[in-house]
Amino acid sequence: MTTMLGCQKVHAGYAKDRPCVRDFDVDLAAGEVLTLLGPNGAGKTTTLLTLSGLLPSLGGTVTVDGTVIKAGNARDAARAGLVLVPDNRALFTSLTVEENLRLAVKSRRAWPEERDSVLDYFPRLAERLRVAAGALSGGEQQMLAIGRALAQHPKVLLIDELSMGLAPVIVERLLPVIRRVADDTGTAVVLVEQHVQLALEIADTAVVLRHGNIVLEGDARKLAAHPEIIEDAYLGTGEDHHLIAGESETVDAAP
Ligand SMILES: Nc1ncnc2c1ncn2[C@@H]1O[C@H](COP(=O)(O)OP(=O)(O)OP(=O)(O)O)[C@@H](O)[C@H]1O
Repeated sequence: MTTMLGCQKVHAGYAKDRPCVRDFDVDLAAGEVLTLLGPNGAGKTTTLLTLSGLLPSLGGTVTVDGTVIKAGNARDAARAGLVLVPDNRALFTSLTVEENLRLAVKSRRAWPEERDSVLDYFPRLAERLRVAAGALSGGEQQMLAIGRALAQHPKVLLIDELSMGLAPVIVERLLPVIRRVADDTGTAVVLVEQHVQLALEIADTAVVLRHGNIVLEGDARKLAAHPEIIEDAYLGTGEDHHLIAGESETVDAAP
């Protein structure tokens, strides 16, 4: 099994001596979708920013397809194939859909093919190519943000709050596309999502962060069938569990 994203003992935060995420250990195989869950302030965004080199690392190692990323170096992370779709989508709002996509494609010759491949995932964008990104609906903007990321051929795609500001019905349409991308391309995906049940339906694995610690990890389908375990993990009530992927029983978490 190829480890596409490896995180070993990653510490993340905004002050050297006060990490707000500790010992983040996660391995993702090619084509694996992991949903990173947790209550507000748990450290999900901080983790994604750190993995993508946009925040200085406070410790630990991140690898993409076996290549160690220079800590806190966004350019190195991007070169290795790690692409972040931030929660604000970071589009060029005065540029058209086509221009936004064009900027993400490195080779001029490859452009038509790359554009068509993005439009295959998001046919709606084909009707909006000449519209300014700022004039798109929230759902269309998210399609464009993800499409732009796909045009960079990520080995690892980090998506922060795909559903931010979107109606659940739009989220229900977008999430299966993420699944399809992972299956088609082998891209490993880390998906931060507030719509827990919807995310668990398309993910392979799930991790719950609380106060910066992993308090639950396991098989997404099994966790989808046990919402009470997820609830406990969010609230810190009852025992923390680690639901081990591939096993049927839950076991108490390591301290
Ligand atoms: N720029 C910042 N400077 C200092 N502390 C920050 C900064 N951004 C976030 N934090 C703190 O880091 C911790 C983790 O925040 P983070 O945004 O990563 O959580 P989250 O799980 O993504 O939350 P949410 O679901 O609300 O987006 C919180 O205590 C937060 O207050």
